[in-house]
Amino acid sequence: MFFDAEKKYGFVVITNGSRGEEAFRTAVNRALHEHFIADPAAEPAAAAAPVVSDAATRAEAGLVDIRELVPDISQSIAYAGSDNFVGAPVDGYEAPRCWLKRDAAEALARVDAALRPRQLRLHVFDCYRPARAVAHFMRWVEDADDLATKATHYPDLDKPQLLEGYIAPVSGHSRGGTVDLTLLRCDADGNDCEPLDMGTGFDFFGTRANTDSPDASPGQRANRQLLVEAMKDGGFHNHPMEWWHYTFATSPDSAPGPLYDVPVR
Ligand SMILES: C[C@@H](N)C(=O)N[C@H](C)C(=O)O
Ligand SMILES: [Zn+2]
Repeated sequence: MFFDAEKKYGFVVITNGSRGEEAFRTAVNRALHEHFIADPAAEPAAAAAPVVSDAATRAEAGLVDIRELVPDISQSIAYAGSDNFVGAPVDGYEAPRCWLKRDAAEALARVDAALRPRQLRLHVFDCYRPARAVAHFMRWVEDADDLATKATHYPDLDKPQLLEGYIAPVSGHSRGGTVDLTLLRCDADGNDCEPLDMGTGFDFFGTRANTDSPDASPGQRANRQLLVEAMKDGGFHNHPMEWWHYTFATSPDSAPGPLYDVPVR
């Protein structure tokens, strides 16, 4: 459901909750959101209706577990547990794993390898996100009574505002080429790693999370830029509203692939 209070219109898409109808609902919400609410200039390539693949397994979707490439990558997959903005395990996350399309996974492995000699490492929060997880996010946004995580995750915004760039009704994560992550600094042996201070926690939705936020301290901005540069060298570009969100792109005009709805297990 979306409602634009200023322009005084809204719309609701009701489904029976089945996978097919939820995917349709996600696509309709995306199209309506982009047409009526989002700034079309912000995401010009997103006008076409997204396609949900009928792949039923990780292999069919061409997704690989990052731990096949980097067995000791640091990760805490937030949506597989309850410590996230929904406050509960999210649909489609049956195990805390990071799956990505092979090209993105290989690029991420190269970024992590390039950081290690500098006593830095990546720490991953989310990778491929099943379409049903995004549908869960949308139901959570629409539930105006559930404010359990507001103080921690969106103290300065109302839930509908989260759809204005902080939570996507159709997410690049569902295409398998997007990752949420931060940086760790480790000792000379690669142990005792600590997260760098980025100024907010993961999934803090508000302007302080914007990568170039003037409210971040010089040290926090420098840490964010360290991540931007490391990821850029690997072919990933940052979403300017969230310092942790990166999408892999081989070329700026490459066609986006389909969405996937294979559960992470
Ligand atoms: C929800 C947050 N972690 C995120 O990934 N936001 C972007 C905009 C998305 O949902 O794709
Ligand atoms: Zn993200």
